[in-house]
Amino acid sequence: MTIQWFPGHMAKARRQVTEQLKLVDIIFELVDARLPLSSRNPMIDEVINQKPRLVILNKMDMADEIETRRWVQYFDERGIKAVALNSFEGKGLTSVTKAAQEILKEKWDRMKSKGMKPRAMRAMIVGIPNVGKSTLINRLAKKNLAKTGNTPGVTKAQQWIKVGKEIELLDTPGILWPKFEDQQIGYKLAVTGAIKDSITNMEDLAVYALRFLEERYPDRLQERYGIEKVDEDLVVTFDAIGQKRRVFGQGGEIDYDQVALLIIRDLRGEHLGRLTFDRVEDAIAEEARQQAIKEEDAARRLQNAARKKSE
Ligand SMILES: Nc1nc2c(ncn2[C@@H]2O[C@H](COP(=O)(O)OP(=O)(O)OP(=O)(O)O)[C@@H](O)[C@H]2O)c(=O)[nH]1
Repeated sequence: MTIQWFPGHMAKARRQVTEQLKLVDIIFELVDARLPLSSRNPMIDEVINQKPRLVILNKMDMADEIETRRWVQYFDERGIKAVALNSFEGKGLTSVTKAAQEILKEKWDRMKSKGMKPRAMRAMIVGIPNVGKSTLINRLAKKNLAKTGNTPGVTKAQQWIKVGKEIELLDTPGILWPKFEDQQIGYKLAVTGAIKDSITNMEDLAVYALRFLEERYPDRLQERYGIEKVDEDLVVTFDAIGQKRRVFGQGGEIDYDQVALLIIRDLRGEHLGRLTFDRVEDAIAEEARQQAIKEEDAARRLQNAARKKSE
């Protein structure tokens, strides 16, 4: 399912997630391990509003392993626990339960010390479309869908899935919108299939993919397409790839639309290997930029206040 996000849809999605949040102790924030920042909802911190959370980097089988380890560390250093997962094959599921227990340990210990009976932790999955929410729910569910009927507070009957003895998971995930802020993020989301192909120009996307590969994984370009670099004249590059992969139209000439499609399919189908599009370095640089803006702003306000006082 791909949703066209208009302001009304965003507001509704946010309202729904906010309602569901009241029912749970912890959020499982699902992101794509290939784009751990670009696949996060831009307002996630405000939406979950201090609720304990575990970031799950899903589709780790498609992401660069070294980069995934660095991303887990990145979140960790910011006080956010993160684990990597392959929901498709069910790899890493126990790390989810373990991490959730660790996150809620203090709260549970406090409850125990007050003589309260231990109960299962209640969790829900939140994420942008196509990040693997249903796949993970199905994996965790196995045969454990618990028909518990109505839960006070919501009109729709919520079902809880038992995950071991410790966790009950809401069977419906919270769907939030992706970031649309800049073109680069748009390309990253499109190239991994998180936004509709019909709203993207495939040739542009293929060129983005080639330039990305040239910068970050040049060996893959060489291996798959026999090219060292992307030529300034893109026709030269498309011709070379078309020749190498034998993408000919009816008249025997290279079919550029098909070359573009081939590149995107290769990338999504992992014929270009495991790739990570978001870089930890870029996230750190962005944080520094935001911090500098804040500081400049604060300094300006201080100057203004001082000027007003002296007037
Ligand atoms: N390779 C790989 N594919 C995955 C993984 N998890 C999910 N997928 C695939 O990603 C696609 C989207 O998965 P869904 O579970 O439908 O995603 P969703 O977040 O529920 O999507 P929406 O219903 O659009 O919100 C499917 O083709 C899944 O098979 C994973 O860990 N690895």
